[in-house]
Amino acid sequence: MVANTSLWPLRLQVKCEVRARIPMNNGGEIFIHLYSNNIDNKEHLAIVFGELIRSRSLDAPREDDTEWSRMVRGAYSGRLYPGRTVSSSPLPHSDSPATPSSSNQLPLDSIPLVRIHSECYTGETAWSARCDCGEQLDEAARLMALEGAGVVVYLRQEGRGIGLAEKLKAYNLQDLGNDTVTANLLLRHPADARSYGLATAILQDLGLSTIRLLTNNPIKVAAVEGPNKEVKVAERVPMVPLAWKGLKGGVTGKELDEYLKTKINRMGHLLPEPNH
Ligand SMILES: Nc1nc2c(ncn2[C@@H]2O[C@H](COP(=O)(O)OP(=O)(O)OP(=O)(O)O)[C@@H](O)[C@H]2O)c(=O)[nH]1
Repeated sequence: MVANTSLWPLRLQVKCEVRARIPMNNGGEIFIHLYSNNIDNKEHLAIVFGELIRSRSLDAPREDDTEWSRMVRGAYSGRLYPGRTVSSSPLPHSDSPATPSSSNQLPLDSIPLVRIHSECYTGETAWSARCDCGEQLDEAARLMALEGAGVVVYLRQEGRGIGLAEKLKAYNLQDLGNDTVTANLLLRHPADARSYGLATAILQDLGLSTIRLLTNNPIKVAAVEGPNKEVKVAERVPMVPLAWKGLKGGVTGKELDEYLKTKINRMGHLLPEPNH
């Protein structure tokens, strides 16, 4: 079974292929969901905090399902432990902590935090100080861990959708004196080539019809809601760079300040500039 959303003119289908529990250093846990879809061949992800947000397409019975295949793809309730044989209603086991069953849901009055994050190899893996992507991913995760619930939808839209190779060319054009928008345009790309229909479909698959969205980007808010308000953004939560809040541990530098100022001045981002 797949989650269908009719985001005209596209008919998006997403299916959660596999899910796994990932313990973290701080004692918390996240669940990585890997999605397939009928729009591109990329592996988009949902990083889910807490056990109460579940994928409908993952849990739905599939042709040729067995107890074993359900456990291997992550469609089980409770915890896996050596020797477990059934995917649902785990029998009490001395080594397995008591956990909620798959029938549990988020309380109605809790609106989960969501971050729609676009892939950024340079910021997340190579610790680039040209952007705040790595910091934003960390900060979103920190806030969701504090609340015990939330989702980072991790879209494989590197370089605002132009891909890593083109983004690296854009960086060279930036060093030649162009801002991040002009650099894209000089390469004959749009300033922002991303779309968010898959994010909307993933949120629907996770049963999230109302969210609080971590972003400064007004286009992202409107786009993720979908043409028929398939998802409602009840609140936009700003992502202010740590350095702009006078806090330590964030990205700093001339390149970052120019990148953020261009987002404010040319892309309409809702981010108050620092007073310094
Ligand atoms: N083309 C291009 N892409 C960049 C540049 N710097 C970062 N990116 C990409 O921009 C994307 C980051 O976007 P997001 O973190 O979703 O940020 P946003 O849409 O600008 O808005 P926020 O939600 O407020 O963070 C990632 O795909 C990065 O790879 C750049 O200079 N040029």
